[in-house]
Amino acid sequence: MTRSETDLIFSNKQSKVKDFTFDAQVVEVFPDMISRSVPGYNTIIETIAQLSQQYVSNNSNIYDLGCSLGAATLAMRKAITAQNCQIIGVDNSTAMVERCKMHINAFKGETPAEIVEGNIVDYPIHNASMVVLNFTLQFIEPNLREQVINNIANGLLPGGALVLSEKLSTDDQTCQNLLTDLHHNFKRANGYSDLEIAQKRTALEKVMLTDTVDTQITRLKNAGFTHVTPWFQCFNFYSLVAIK
Ligand SMILES: Nc1ncnc2c1ncn2[C@@H]1O[C@H](C[S@+](CC[C@H]([NH3+])C(=O)[O-])CC(=O)[O-])[C@@H](O)[C@H]1O
Ligand SMILES: O=C(O)C(=O)Cc1ccccc1
Repeated sequence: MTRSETDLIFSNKQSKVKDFTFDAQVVEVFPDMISRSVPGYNTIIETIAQLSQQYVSNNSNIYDLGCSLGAATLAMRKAITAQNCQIIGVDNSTAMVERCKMHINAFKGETPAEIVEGNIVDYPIHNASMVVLNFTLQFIEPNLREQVINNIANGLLPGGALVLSEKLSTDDQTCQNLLTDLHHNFKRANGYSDLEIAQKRTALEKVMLTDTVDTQITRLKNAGFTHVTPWFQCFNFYSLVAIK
């Protein structure tokens, strides 16, 4: 991803912290924000590329749902060796889509990539060999998550793969506090102040409702995925792969 501004969005004390949205202000700092906030983000992007090499089949579609600035799309486009494929990146933030298109057009690649402004809750998925939900499902209203996963399972070809990365929670309050503390230490080590950490937490409270690992695995199995396994965990950040 190209250079970006430093994330200072939550650095000044706000009298009332507004709910987090993916607006133009977030777009400006997004690469810096995500790499300083999500442990293992680069490893996850690299592994998505590796999985695309393995799972993408000739004459199929690849979907990057909640593509933001297209980091996963770009990484997959470089890695895919299958022929006659198309990547479709979908995001419902106008500001993200606009900037994402600029990023995608700045790099040439064999596999065509189309970036679309759309809602992943009702986006049609067809003839897919790979689908990526990299930290997107967590922003979908919980009662719509099953529909999103079922829609993906139905649109995937047999043997196709879904990569689902999420911040997750655990019902064990002691473990939950331990993982949250470790994540906050990670953010502090990356230069965020206690005020920034606290205000962002408040901004995310109503818009990012985390599931447990068990909920995710059960939802994937119920949707018809045959093989499901977490392949990455750092603190409360996970990535799972599910094969149809
Ligand atoms: N209903 C929706 N429909 C479409 N997009 C949505 C919806 N709700 C939220 N989004 C979009 O999902 C993205 C989540 S960020 C993904 C990072 C990326 N995957 C990456 O690999 O860099 C994760 C994060 O910032 O933690 C944002 O761009 C939202 O606009
Ligand atoms: O920053 C956090 O605390 C997070 O949980 C991750 C995140 C990263 C980027 C946008 C929204 C949430």
